[in-house]
Amino acid sequence: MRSHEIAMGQNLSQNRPAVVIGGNRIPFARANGAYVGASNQDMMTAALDGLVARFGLQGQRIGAVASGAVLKHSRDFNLTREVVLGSALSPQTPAYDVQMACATGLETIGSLADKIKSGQIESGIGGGVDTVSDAPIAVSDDLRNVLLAAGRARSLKDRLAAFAKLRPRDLAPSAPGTDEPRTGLSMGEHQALTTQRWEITREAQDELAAASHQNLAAAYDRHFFDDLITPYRGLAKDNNMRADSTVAKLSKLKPAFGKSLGDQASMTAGNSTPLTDGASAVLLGSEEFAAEHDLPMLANFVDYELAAVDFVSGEEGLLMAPAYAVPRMLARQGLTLQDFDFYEIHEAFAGTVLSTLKAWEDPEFCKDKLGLDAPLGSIDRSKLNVNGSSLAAGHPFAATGGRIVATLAKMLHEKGSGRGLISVCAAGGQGIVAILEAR
Ligand SMILES: CC(=O)SCCNC(=O)CCNC(=O)[C@H](O)C(C)(C)COP(=O)(O)OP(=O)(O)OC[C@H]1O[C@@H](n2cnc3c(N)ncnc32)[C@H](O)[C@@H]1OP(=O)(O)O
Repeated sequence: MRSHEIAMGQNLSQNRPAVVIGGNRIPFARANGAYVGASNQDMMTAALDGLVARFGLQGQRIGAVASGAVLKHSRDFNLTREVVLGSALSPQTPAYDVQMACATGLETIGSLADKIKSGQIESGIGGGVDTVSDAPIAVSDDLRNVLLAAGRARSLKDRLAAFAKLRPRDLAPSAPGTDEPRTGLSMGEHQALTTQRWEITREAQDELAAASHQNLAAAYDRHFFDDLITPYRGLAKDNNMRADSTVAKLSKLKPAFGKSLGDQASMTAGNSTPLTDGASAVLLGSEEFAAEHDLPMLANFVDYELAAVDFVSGEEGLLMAPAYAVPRMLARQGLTLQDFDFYEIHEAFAGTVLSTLKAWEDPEFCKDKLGLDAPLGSIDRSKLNVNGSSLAAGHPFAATGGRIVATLAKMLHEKGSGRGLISVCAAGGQGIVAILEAR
């Protein structure tokens, strides 16, 4: 009998490996394009079912499935459970949502890895989804109060009295944006300040963006994504990708953020992630689960760490939390920043990646902010986002963590040795980082 359940008497405090078996995503699509009409549920189910089909898990009960969406309709109170019920997995598979903005996908995978390491579950699927094209539009507080009062009314007279309180301006809808609620600044505007603080040039940002497109296109050309992506709604590739992207072309774009900085404004539509729709899913398991199901073991999910910064007071940049999380994780693992064969640093904006790298090289920042005797130092840039990242692929907020883990696990498996570092910044001044090791 195949059992995904914990064996009787198994030691729950064990620290066995959590193995990345493989991942699947749908191609990422620029918002308000190819995936208009698809909901979070539709897209996440497509990513999950693609994964289930790839690894022959139809009808199987998985230990837990976790995902989430940053932009979520109120009807999707447990989106992931609805996705599981609509998928080919056994309906006896427990499922839950996580909400940590752009850190969501990696947090689901990290928390499932912990459950596997402790012996609580044998298998787990993590990931995430987002669609800007199907963003929830909320009604105003006043309209909501009227609707709630009308719903409670016991007579037609009371209902009409509730509606009589409505004023035309109450009918204005409220659409979600990328503004931080506590500062009113968009993530792009926040990053523009950080980009200026770290004196990141326009050229350096455009170089990173061009490399992201070229690396992603090269990865498609060598069929790297053939077993990582399931075509969806007529798309076979991320449609934000521009294989012909060059610094010269990018240098012509007008600033999109930091306009108050005048000549200093350097962030454009080309070196910022586009608003994107998409979904991803990653299968994790114990070694026993993988062996029992004859599944590949690509990489161990070694460790992960969270950090948060005080961006509200202006003490730190909104998207700088990974700069703090990485040294804590390195210290725990007895590693240095240079002990990695690959670096997967989420390209929220080119300026985010470059500010983070510069902070790690800066003696003052490393001493004063990170409490280190010496700077973390530089990384070998030829190991950074070698198969493209969010600037080219796009960034459907909660889906990015799954894209990165699946990509890095495959890269490590192809290499056959070594380890990779993941760094993902998130709204709310949070960040999540992780280490994967080849098997
Ligand atoms: C934790 C985190 O991850 S934080 C990040 C969260 N994400 C965000 O905040 C999203 C940020 N991005 C955005 O808000 C939007 O994409 C913006 C504001 C930057 C740009 O929006 P838009 O102006 O609608 O972008 P659009 O796609 O039209 O591009 C503008 C122009 O740049 C051009 N362009 C964009 N990318 C490229 C490129 N790589 N190469 C050449 N040209 C490009 C477009 O073709 C377009 O040109 P056109 O005006 O001649 O048609």
